[in-house]
Amino acid sequence: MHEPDYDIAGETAIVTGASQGIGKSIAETLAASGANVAICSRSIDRVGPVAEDINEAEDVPGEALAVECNVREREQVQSFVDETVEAFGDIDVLVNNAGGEFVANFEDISENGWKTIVDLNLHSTVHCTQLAGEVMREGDGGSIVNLSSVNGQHAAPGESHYGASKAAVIRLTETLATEWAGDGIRVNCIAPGLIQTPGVAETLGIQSEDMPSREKTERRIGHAEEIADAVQFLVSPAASFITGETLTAKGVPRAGNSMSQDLGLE
Ligand SMILES: CCCCCCCCCCC/C=C/C(=O)SCCNC(=O)CCNC(=O)[C@H](O)C(C)(C)COP(=O)(O)OP(=O)(O)OC[C@H]1O[C@@H](n2cnc3c(N)ncnc32)[C@H](O)[C@@H]1OP(=O)(O)O
Ligand SMILES: NC(=O)C1=CN([C@@H]2O[C@H](COP(=O)(O)OP(=O)(O)OC[C@H]3O[C@@H](n4cnc5c(N)ncnc54)[C@H](OP(=O)(O)O)[C@@H]3O)[C@@H](O)[C@H]2O)C=CC1
Repeated sequence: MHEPDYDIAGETAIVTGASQGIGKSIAETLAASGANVAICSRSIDRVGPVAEDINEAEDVPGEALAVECNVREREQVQSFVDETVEAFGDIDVLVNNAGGEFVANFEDISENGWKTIVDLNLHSTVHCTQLAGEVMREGDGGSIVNLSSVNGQHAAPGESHYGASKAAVIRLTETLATEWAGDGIRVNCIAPGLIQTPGVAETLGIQSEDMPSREKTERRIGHAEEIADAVQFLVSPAASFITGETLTAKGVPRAGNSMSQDLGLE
């Protein structure tokens, strides 16, 4: 009888932007599956405790290494990659999670504002993928997962810069899947809908103290763990024939209405 293989024990995974939110949950999930995780954020004071918690948890087999790294800075990404290889010997998985936005109409976005968001979401993914990808290509290959967004798939007001950067991440994913298939590297993407995270609370002002349970599949805000579970699947042997794809994780939309109305945001 065939059983799906979700095992990534002993592999090394880089997760960017893991001091909170979706990235933190991805790091915890992969470590719980036995992967060694190298995690970063712009502040070691913020990402360090996430690694400490993973390393101190008796039921988590994976080890964690925390590194201060601004993924917008290519030299810092190179140091992060080097430290990861030094600590764990190789890189098998890369999750390009760090990202963000502010909501503003196109005419109100300055040149620097536009560049800031494209840098954060697209160019950081390029830096990490080229530099970690070099190690993966010289090694045994591996798996890359990029965090896009439903805003990279569909238009929404106030999201021109963010939507353009996340749409580019999807096309980059598709292209790299074709270029690096021969190196044994799968490249996939996840497009989350609205997920409750500290970043969303800050950016969109949404606080959900009473989060609906995961059993509820009708319209609701998602949990960070639901994105982490999708990442775990995509990087596992169970997804060995899946590359160049974007997995949308947004629950069940209500037809013919805007997402914001569905979510009670307007
Ligand atoms: C129809 C509606 C649909 C709703 C439902 C949608 C469904 C799901 C979609 C969910 C979307 C969520 C996406 C997320 O990614 S949320 C979680 C991510 N976390 C964050 O976004 C963190 C919060 N943001 C920030 O920390 C910062 O804003 C950011 C990192 C993005 C930039 O910080 P940084 O310090 O690097 O930059 P500066 O503050 O120095 O600013 C740089 C330039 O940008 C201009 N700027 C900044 N904010 C604004 C603004 N609100 N409006 C206009 N311009 C802004 C700033 O002025 C600087 O430019 P100038 O130098 O020219 O002044
Ligand atoms: N939450 C949502 O509804 C959705 C999120 N997404 C995407 O998912 C990803 C994670 O989002 P979410 O968890 O909500 O975000 P949060 O804002 O909650 O967390 C962002 C994380 O990224 C880190 N980070 C931000 N900028 C940098 C940087 N330049 N270098 C390194 N680390 C950085 C932050 O750490 P620190 O501040 O310590 O540097 C933090 O750990 C993003 O790419 C986002 O666009 C997509 C669709 C929906």
